[in-house]
Amino acid sequence: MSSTIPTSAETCTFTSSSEGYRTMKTPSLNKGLGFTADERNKMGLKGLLPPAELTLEAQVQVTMEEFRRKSSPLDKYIFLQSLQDTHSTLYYAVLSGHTHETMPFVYTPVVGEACQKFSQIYRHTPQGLYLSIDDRGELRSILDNWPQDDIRAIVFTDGERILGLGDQGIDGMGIPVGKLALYTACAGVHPDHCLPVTLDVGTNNQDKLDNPYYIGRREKRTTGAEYDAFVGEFIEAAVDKYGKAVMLQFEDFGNSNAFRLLHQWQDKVCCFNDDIQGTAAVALAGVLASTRVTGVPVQDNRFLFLGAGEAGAGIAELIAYAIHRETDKSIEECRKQIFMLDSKGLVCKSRIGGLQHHKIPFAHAVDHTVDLLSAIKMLKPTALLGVSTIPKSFNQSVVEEMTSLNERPLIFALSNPTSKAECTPEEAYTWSNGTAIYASGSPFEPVELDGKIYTPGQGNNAYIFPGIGLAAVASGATRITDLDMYIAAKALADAVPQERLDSSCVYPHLENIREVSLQVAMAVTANKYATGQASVLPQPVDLEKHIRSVMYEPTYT
Ligand SMILES: O=C([O-])CC(=O)C(=O)O
Ligand SMILES: [Mg+2]
Repeated sequence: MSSTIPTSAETCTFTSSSEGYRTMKTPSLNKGLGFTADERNKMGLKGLLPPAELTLEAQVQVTMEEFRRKSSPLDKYIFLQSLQDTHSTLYYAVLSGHTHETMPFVYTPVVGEACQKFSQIYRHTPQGLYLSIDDRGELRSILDNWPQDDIRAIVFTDGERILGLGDQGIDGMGIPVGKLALYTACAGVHPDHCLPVTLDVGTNNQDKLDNPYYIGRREKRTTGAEYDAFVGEFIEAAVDKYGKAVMLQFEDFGNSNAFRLLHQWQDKVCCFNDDIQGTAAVALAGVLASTRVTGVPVQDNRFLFLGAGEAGAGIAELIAYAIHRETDKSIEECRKQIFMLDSKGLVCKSRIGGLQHHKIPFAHAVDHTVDLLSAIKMLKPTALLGVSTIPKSFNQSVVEEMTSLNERPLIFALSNPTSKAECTPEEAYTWSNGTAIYASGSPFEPVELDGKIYTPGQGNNAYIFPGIGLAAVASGATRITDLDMYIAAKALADAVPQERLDSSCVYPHLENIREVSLQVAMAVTANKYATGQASVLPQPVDLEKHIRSVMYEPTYT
């Protein structure tokens, strides 16, 4: 009898009648209990399923009940990831139908914790491509290992600056996976067109290097020309395989690489940096929408940033661009009402010799001070924007000073994840006697103060990048420009309903994000055609109809 025991290799093979089994093991084809009796008969599924049949709606309901039963945030994250790995239609139906409730567990803040522990919770299934710098010269052929050939949107990171949590090395993969899930859930970009990528050039995070379970390359980061050549090889391989309209989103690169790579590639391929440009568009949208509450147009504001990294410089430049569009002033002139404070104090003329390139345009002729409160007293800003990753830096005196200077101060505490926010909404509303117009990068619950409900806006780039991705796919965009970001910001600001503004919130509700993304995508798509940067030709007569027709709906068809 022992001679009939199969070898381990033989146990791996499928029989000719295992088609149904393979269908159920393919996440995008699996319907679980959603397979009808007819399908079960025709597809060889009988016996592989218990007899019950559930509609997709019922599956969403039971999944949400299970999701709510999980008590730890990381368990909720793992639960949703398991669903994506096994039954992706249901996963996207859950995300699209319950965006407000599930998004924090796919994206910020919990994706931050997931990246910190990514090696321990590794999912044993391909979620995207891991490209190592040791694979140089082979990147183009490795792309062929991914099962989908029609890729239109790539989010890629080198893991060096994951949210405000610093270097996570290859464990940063959680970010491209989470961002692309939102491309689909928030804007209907088809999941088969999306590819998450992590470039593994090593890590300088000693805890990772010392962790026996770390799944990445166990070396310090490669830098300099070798690094640039590797990133360049990847971008060129992607364009070669997927065509010139493949959209590449830079995500969570370190400061120095982020600016350099963006400048190097933005005029050559269809790309943008979400942390510089996406964050800029969402922050500008909040400022534009605030005009409907304060009556103060963008050009009549004075802006002070705490933090002068990617987000700070990106937002500041886009605000200057918006003021330039609204007035006759030159960009240089517009920058004069925008100030930044970094780890060495106020960015100003006397520091110009030692400043990084992206800060120099904002080094104005003002006195140097190291302290935020004295900078506020001196500069009298109307808007305070936190992009510093220093929690609690907007303290009581800071918010009170902003309140004494302004009837409705803008307080945007944008650092991610939640633990890095410069202040909470409760603090901002309490210390400003309810006058602050507050936004954060990560989600917070509404606050009740003296019987009134205040709704903090989530000033997160999730309102922008999915719509940009949808526009890129719908038009076959060959470039993404600053003008696109300005147009996207205006579309987002216009999409904020009055009742949100009435509760001091300058962003739309997340439950409506698909419609908001559609508005953003329509505005950007129109610009792609107007500027000759569309490759889906001829231009569709009815843009809205065209865009809706490419939007993925999670259904069993
Ligand atoms: O992921 C987010 O929530 C926003 C973002 O890009 C970042 O903080 O790096
Ligand atoms: Mg980011």
